[in-house]
Amino acid sequence: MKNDSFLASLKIAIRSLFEAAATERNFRIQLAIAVAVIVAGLILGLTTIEWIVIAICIGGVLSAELINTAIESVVDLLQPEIDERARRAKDFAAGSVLVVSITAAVVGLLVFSRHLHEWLESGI
Ligand SMILES: Nc1ncnc2c1ncn2[C@@H]1O[C@H](COP(=O)(O)OP(=O)(O)OP(=O)(O)O)[C@@H](O)[C@H]1O
Repeated sequence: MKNDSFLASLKIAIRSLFEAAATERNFRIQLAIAVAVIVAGLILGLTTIEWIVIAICIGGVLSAELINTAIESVVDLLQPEIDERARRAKDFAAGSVLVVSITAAVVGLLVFSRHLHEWLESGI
């Protein structure tokens, strides 16, 4: 089952995003948050550097969630029975999503707090 073209590989990767959105609740929640952040960024007028930082955060969270889902699938395939190593693999994968999500939340807070403050000030 080897793909010999770059386009075929790209198609599979894109299809996986739709599959994750259809089947993975956490991925859907993260996508919804990403859309909300992008809309808020457009409304508040982020600078280029702020968009770069926000894009890295969004990409990092979504990517970590996909890797977490992939690890869960591999663990379920290789070790469907209760096993300490399986638990560690799943828990550490979930932990990595948490780390990048907290980082993204802190970055988002720092980026948006200034804009929100300015926006509220200008409305008074
Ligand atoms: N084979 C196993 N052996 C031991 N513990 C397991 C095993 N499978 C799952 N667990 C424990 O149950 C937790 C939840 O596993 P599960 O596969 O249900 O992930 P999940 O809740 O669907 O994750 P997510 O919400 O990210 O999709 C794991 O983090 C782990 O602590």
